[in-house]
Amino acid sequence: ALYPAASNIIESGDTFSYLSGVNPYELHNADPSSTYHESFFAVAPGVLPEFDNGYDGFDYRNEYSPKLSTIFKKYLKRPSIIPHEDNCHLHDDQYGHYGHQYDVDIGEHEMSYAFQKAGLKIEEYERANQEYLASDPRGLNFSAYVYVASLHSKYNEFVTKVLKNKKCLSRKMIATQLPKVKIPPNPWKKQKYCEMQSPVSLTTYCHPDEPYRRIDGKCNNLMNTNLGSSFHCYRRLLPPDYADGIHRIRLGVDNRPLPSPRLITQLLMPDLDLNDPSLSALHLSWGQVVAHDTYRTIQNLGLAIDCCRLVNPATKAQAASSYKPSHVFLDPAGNKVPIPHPECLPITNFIPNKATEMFNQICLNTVRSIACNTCSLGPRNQMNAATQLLDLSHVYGGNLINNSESLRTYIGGQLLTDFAKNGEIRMVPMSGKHDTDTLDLTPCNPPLNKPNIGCFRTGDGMRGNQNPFIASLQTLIIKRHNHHAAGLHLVNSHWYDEQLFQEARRLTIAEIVKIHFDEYIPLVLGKRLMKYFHLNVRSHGYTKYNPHIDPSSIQESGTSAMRFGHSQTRSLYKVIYDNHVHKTTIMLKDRFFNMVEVWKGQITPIVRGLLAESAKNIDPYGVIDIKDFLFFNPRRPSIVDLFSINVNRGRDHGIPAYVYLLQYCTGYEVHSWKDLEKFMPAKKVKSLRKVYRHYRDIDPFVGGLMEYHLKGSRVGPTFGCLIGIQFYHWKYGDRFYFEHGGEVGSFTPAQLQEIRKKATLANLICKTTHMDTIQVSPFEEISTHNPKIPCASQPDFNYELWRDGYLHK
Ligand code: HEM
Repeated sequence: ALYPAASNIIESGDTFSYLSGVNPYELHNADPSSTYHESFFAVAPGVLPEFDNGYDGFDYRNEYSPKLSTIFKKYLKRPSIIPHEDNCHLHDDQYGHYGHQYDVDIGEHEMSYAFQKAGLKIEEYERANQEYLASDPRGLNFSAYVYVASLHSKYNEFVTKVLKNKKCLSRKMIATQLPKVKIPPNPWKKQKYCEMQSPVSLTTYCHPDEPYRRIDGKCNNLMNTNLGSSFHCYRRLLPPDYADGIHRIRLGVDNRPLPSPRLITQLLMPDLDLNDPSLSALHLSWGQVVAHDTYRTIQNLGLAIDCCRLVNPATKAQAASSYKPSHVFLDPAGNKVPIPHPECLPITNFIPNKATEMFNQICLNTVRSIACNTCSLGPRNQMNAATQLLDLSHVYGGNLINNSESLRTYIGGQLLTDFAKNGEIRMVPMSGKHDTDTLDLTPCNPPLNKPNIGCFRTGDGMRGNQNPFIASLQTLIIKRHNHHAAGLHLVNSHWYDEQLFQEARRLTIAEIVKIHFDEYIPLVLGKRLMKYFHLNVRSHGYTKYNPHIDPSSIQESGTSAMRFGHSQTRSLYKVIYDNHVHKTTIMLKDRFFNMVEVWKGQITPIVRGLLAESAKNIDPYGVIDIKDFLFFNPRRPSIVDLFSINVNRGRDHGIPAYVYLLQYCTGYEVHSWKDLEKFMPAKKVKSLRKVYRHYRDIDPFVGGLMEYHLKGSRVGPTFGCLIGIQFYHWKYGDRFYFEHGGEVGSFTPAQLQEIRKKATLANLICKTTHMDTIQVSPFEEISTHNPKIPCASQPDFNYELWRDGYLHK
């Protein structure tokens, strides 16, 4: 085949197909010592696979390229067999009694019948919500806006279900055809909520000359003004795999429930703390800066549902006396487990260990994510509360409704800060209604003996307090914003607060995004994938924005590949005080929503500790702090397991099994367990076989972490591809990405060169902490190639380049 030379398209953000040009047999002779000799992307040196439109800009709800359909036909053609709910079980490529292969034909009466029936169902569903709230009022503080939106989407799910039964629609029909069916006006079709699905904003006018990003991410793409904005649906690469084609979690190939997520992680992903000595722990914590900026999935009633209270011995007697709901969950062994809310997805059927025995738990709580209202029929999608762009929305407030104002001083463009007792700058403690995070009702977790040490007001609500490391990094970013605002004010004394705020925000976002692309992600993907996806920061010149690229966060990446950081997470962290001699060690499990060090202003000691220690390997292992003690709160002790939640979340969001993502990424179709040995060690395949009944059942988070790493990379082909695609879209689909030229918000050539030269992690840390020295590449271990340098040598930004007259060319 003739491939276009890389130089023709480099940095232009053109669309390309991800499916072609792969020779999987190159992998067969790979070095089995965990790294491939030959990257599967090695089509030919310096060239890229053929272009086509099979992948980019494609909307999974409306359009399927023939290439993609070869992947999903395997899972979508399976009949849905939900006992007592389906009137008809279609097989293979049947398309239903009435429907035409390409079109579903629904009469007016049938449609109005479906809406009427769904109306009754939604009343029942809403009653279930209210009953739950009456028995456990914690969820009453949940965001009314998101709650109502989720009811709207539930209504459309009910309509879909009625039509499915009435017309015997196959899963493929539901996924590919039903979303295109025009639905009549109905009480649930409110414009306000239809906005979530619509690519074009129905309410916001976008001014093309506005040089700054909006806080909510709207107006980034001037043709499709909602692309990338917060409180919108995620984007999918492949249609979802739900058991009923609508929202129920997928079943195994044999139509039986999949193995318990915790059994999988217990047997296949043991608690091994193997370090990657070449990476610092700062690299792992920085992963949360990326993740929290771009994904924020909300769970029903803000997680304030205890799905296990009718099952776990400790809560059972108490809960059962006050509340007897009729919902059940079919656990992996086929037992009916009583659940208190229809959106529960508890984890049961695992091997008891010390931790679960200690708290007498046979069930672990997991609540399903909020559905995104789609104002159309078809399968469920989920909502992203964060702006989907790399724009520091978790710092500036785009992840919460109307939160950003409460984070600013409105003087000199500054963000609000506070002082700790030791005089250090910290974030502002939470207080009052502005600080209430109505999307995540997880409580703050002060030390038992110091109940006054609270949590902080952040652009990400409670999540900014999830652990002291992410809270510290957010603090550094806030401090940096304030430096920039002050520096800009010096050269532009006539600028008012708003201009100073927006210019400082623009510069801070550019600086952090430069660090993401130049320092953080290359250490995950490696040189070849960085080049393949055109992710390298250029040494000079501009890159080009492509309005045909959708910058949205991608389901398949957010639920599996981008969670690689969970395997990097350590158990023990050092806090190293200013004399470098005095150190303490803290356990992650004791610091969830516990801000004691941050409260005391010990941000420099925390960062110093992150720099001095290594991250854990990216591998299929995890530490008990997140596998047994996630969000451990001594006031309400219970076991939460992040690895099994990751598995469950993939199923909750309808993510197809691992082999389909592998096929999407490499073009390689797995036909047997043996085939998997091309991508992962035979020992791993053997262990997978012990837990999964079929290779087409393997969950993406599990399969992806088991893959051999690609040469020069810290991830395998599937995660490498999903991460690469995601960053590619965040870069070329973002009109305000800092290197893009010719846009109203572009930096001048001189400003851009200044950012390229001075926006480094070392500089950021030196300017925002009290460190004396730092290694040149702070994400990597100290070595002769990565020596320590004095912070005093780090240059300041030359704000003169921002003096009025230089602005926006
Ligand atoms: C202290 C370390 C960390 C903890 C305690 C933690 C905890 C969590 C939790 C509780 C969730 C929500 C899980 C769910 O309900 O589905 C989550 C989601 C996620 N995490 Fe982590 N995480 C950590 C580090 C990281 C790192 C380093 C990365 C990336 C490199 C990462 C990437 C993600 C992503 C992409 C999501 C999905 C977010 C969403 O959909 O809202 N995490 N994490």
